[in-house]
Amino acid sequence: MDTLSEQRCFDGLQGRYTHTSTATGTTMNFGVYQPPQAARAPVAALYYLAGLSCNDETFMIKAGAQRLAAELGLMLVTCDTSPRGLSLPGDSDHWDFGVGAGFYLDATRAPWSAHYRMGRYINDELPALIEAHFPVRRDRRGICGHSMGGHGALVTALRDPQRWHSVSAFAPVCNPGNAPWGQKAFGNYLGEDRSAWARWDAAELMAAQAHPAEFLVDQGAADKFLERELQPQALQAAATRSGQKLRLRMHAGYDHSYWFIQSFIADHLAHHASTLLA
Ligand SMILES: N[C@@H](CCC(=O)N[C@@H](CSC=O)C(=O)NCC(=O)O)C(=O)O
Repeated sequence: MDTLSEQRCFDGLQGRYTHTSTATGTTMNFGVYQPPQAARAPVAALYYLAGLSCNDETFMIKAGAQRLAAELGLMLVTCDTSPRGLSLPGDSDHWDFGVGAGFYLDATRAPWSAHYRMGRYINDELPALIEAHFPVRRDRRGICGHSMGGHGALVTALRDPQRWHSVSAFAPVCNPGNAPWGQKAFGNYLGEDRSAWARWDAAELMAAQAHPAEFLVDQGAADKFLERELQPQALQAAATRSGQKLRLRMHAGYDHSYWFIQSFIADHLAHHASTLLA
């Protein structure tokens, strides 16, 4: 692991780092905000997954989360949205597929299957790396994300509920098997077998099995992607079916941007703190 940058922030430390990932076979950058409390004892970590066309820096720069993370004593961890630098055929032709659009799953279809293994990267490799190099508790992990990354957070927690103790999402893609972004990604990364899609689809996973924690999901009612791509009603229906505790909040006038995330990030950090710091 190498350090790209480190800066003082709210008496803690904002860092950007790089390492070679065994999951993706590429260099991956990630961000860590260490709150001041981490200088004294291990703290709980909240992982954040960004959306399409973003990278490991987007949330750290735009969400305004560090001040409250410093108050609460939460470490923040961000990662990239896909492997980079591969030049696979078609990986940079569209902003919603390939580079910047890994969908946090493990691809099974060539050529993606050799590198687009973001599922195991997020669930296994990145936490192991963080826990080996930073003062962080191994028994308290939260996960949050936005849009494609909101979906990634829901799916990661639903697939491995013992590992992820608190969960939230901003404007997540809820049922990618029934939405254009998801169909494009799943068709290319996983092939045409819909039963394989269901193992990476938040609504399908939630309908089958509830996670023990209550999920917080915020959605802007003026989000241009709401009806076509995000479909929160599918998540609500899945929660009703399995008994998943779900606090789904619609916010009049808010769009899909980081202005929306910035407006509600405090609620999300408090939501995670209520479980991770209990
Ligand atoms: N380039 C696209 C817009 C891309 C976009 O809106 N990305 C979202 C995530 S979308 C779902 O995963 C995002 O978070 N962007 C970063 C930001 O700062 O807003 C287009 O042309 O529409």
